[in-house]
Amino acid sequence: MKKYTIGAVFTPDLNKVLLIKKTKPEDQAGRLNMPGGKIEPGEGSLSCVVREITEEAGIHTDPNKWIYAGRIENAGGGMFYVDIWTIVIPWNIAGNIESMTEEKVGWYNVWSLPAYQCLPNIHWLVPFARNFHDQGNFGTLVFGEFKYQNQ
Ligand SMILES: Nc1nc2c([nH]c(=O)n2[C@@H]2O[C@H](COP(=O)(O)OP(=O)(O)OP(=O)(O)O)[C@@H](O)[C@H]2O)c(=O)[nH]1
Repeated sequence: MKKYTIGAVFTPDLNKVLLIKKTKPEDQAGRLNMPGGKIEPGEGSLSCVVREITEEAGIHTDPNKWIYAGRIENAGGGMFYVDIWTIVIPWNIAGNIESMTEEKVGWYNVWSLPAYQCLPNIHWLVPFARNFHDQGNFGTLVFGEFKYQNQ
């Protein structure tokens, strides 16, 4: 079973989300995804997302501020899952993002995500994750469990 995390990182106004231009795996190359990566043996899911954001965007996030939003998994079971985490970071930290690998990170307007450049499920993962922080408008927290059908 392969285990991954992705992190939906927002600015305090909830208007911008941190995305990364992937160079790998092949089916993601050239497209925008959230930062994240593989959970290492013995590592917790939260520790993984905190580490990946540091490794990919050069910023330290407070582990206590992350919210677990849900999981994407293969419907057949056993192949992989992706834990979805989300956080709002202060402006002074948001201003310090830096691409740490060949995969460039940047802030993207949540209201005009570039349609063809994003991985398809980014288009619903971003508003889904954003909703966790937008309690003024939507009130309730929702938790997700999403399954891919086997081909
Ligand atoms: N948005 C989205 N991201 C996904 C899906 N499946 C999946 O593996 N990912 C993410 O895609 C990324 C795969 O990138 P990667 O191949 O560079 O990850 P890795 O673990 O090998 O790299 P690492 O060296 O950073 O740990 C991971 O961040 C993983 O969380 C999905 O269905 N939707």
